Amino acid sequence: MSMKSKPEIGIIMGSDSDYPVMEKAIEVLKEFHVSFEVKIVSAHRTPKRMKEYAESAIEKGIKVIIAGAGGSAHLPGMTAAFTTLPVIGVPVQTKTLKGLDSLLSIVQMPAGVPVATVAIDGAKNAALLALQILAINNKKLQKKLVEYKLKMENEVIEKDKKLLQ
Ligand SMILES: Nc1c(C(=O)O)ncn1[C@@H]1O[C@H](COP(=O)(O)O)[C@@H](O)[C@H]1O
Repeated sequence: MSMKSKPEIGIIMGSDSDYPVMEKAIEVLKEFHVSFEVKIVSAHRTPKRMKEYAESAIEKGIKVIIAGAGGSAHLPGMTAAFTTLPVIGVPVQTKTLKGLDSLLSIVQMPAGVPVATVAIDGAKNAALLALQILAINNKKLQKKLVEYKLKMENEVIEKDKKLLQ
């Protein structure tokens, strides 16, 4: 399984409560047979572990980090502060503020430390974006992404046909 080989994508999340959202990224990476690792890391609760993770990710062979967090979501930004790897932030929906808090925390990074922010609960797109970054130097993956888009297009055309029936 993809998780066993040397990970190319690192998925981190602030809490196990983020897992149902972040699972959508895992599903996509499995579908594409790209190796990844999953860890719970928190800028607030495990700051040393977060720094270690971010600083050692490149040496481990990780090429893109997907970081999901909710509420005061500092994890993606703080991870980006400690690495030059691209970091994709997933704002996780919250009960109190519906994830607007997470979104604004992740998206409003100061100039100099970018985080590519996807939609609230947009873990699926985070995985696809990570794959597109990897595909820059990977023709096989590029081909798979083209096939993915074609499949999506055909599904929409099928839905359109059904609607007209
Ligand atoms: N936003 C962060 C960070 C961080 O950014 O470092 N660490 C945990 N959390 C978030 O707190 C929420 C509630 O966590 P619990 O369910 O564990 O109380 C989660 O969405 C998590 O991502």
